[in-house]
Amino acid sequence: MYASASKDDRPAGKPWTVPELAAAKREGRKLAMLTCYDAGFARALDAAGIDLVLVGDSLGMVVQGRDSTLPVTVADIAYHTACVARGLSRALLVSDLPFAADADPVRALEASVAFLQAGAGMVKLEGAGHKLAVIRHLVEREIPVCAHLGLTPQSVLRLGGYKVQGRDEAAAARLREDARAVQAAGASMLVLECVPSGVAAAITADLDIPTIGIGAGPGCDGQVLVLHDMLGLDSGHRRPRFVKDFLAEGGSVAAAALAYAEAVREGRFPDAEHAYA
Ligand SMILES: Nc1nc(=O)c2c([nH]1)NC[C@@H]1CN(c3ccc(C(=O)N[C@@H](CCC(=O)O)C(=O)O)cc3)CN21
Ligand SMILES: CC(C)C(=O)C(=O)O
Ligand SMILES: [Mg+2]
Repeated sequence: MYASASKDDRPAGKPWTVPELAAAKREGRKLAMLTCYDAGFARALDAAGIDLVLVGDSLGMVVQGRDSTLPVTVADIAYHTACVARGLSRALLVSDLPFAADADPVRALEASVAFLQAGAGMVKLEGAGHKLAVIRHLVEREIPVCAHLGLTPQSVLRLGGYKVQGRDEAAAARLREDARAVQAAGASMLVLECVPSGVAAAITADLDIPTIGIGAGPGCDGQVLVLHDMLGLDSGHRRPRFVKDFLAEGGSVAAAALAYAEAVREGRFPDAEHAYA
C-alpha cells in the first residue's frame, strides 16, 4: 500500500459511499474525479485522494486508439473495471455503460450487474428521454446510477461532432428539464459535459444530487477529466478547451493527481480559460 498523500482527514482505506456524495454537496466539499483504466494508475489516484474514479468508455479512444467511443463493449468495460478495482481502497468506482448497452432496461441491468460484480459502486449512462426508464429500472434493483448530460459522446453521429451543448436559451431550458428528470428517476450523481458555465451552475443549484463537470465551469459540485488529458498526453485529436496538463506542474503522476484534487477542492480548476462562456 502507498501511504496516503491525501490532505483531507478521511482515513486511508475508508471507501466513499453513495449517500456521502449528496452529503458532500450539502457541505460544499468539491469532488475530484478522474478516469482510470488499470490497477497501477488506480493505486496512484487513490493514494492522491481522488474521490471518484471512472472507467470511462473514453478508453475506446485513449487506450484502444479508436476514433469514437462507439466500438467499446461491455466486456471491455468489465475487464478494465476489474483491473481498476484491484487498485482502489478509498475512491468510489464508477463504470460507463457503453454504447447501446443501455438501449433497453434488460441489457442495461445485465451489464450493470457485471460491472458491480467486477468492483464498481455505480454505473453511468448518457442521456434522458427513454433512458429515464432505464435509470428507474436500475435504481429499483439497487444499482446506483450516475447520469450524463450535455455533450454525450455516444451521440456523436447525431450531433455531428463534439460541440458545446445548451448554448441557446431553448437548449439550456431542455437541459435543465432533463437534469431534473434524471434526479427524479433516481440518479445519484450527474456528469455535465461541455455546457456553458452559467447553465451548469443553474442546474447545480436546481439539484440535490452532485453535478460533476467536464467543460462545464467552476459552478459544478465536482470535476472530472480523462486521465491521459490531465497527464498531458497528445490524444491525436484536437485538444478540448477544458483540458489542463497537471503533470507539467506536478512533475510526477502522484503529484499531478494531488495537484488536480487540490485545485478542484479549492475551486481553482477550472478557471475561465478552461470553461465555455
Ligand atoms: N482524450 C479524451 N478526452 C475527452 O475529454 C474525451 C475523449 N477523449 N473522448 C470522448 C469525448 C470527446 N470529448 C470532446 C472532444 C472534443 C471537444 C472539443 O474540441 N470541443 C470544442 C468545442 C467547440 C464548440 O462547440 O465551441 C473546444 O474548442 O473545446 C470536446 C469534447 C470529450 N471526451
Ligand atoms: C469524460 C467522462 C465523463 C466519460 O464519460 C468518459 O471518460 O468516458
Ligand atoms: Mg463516457
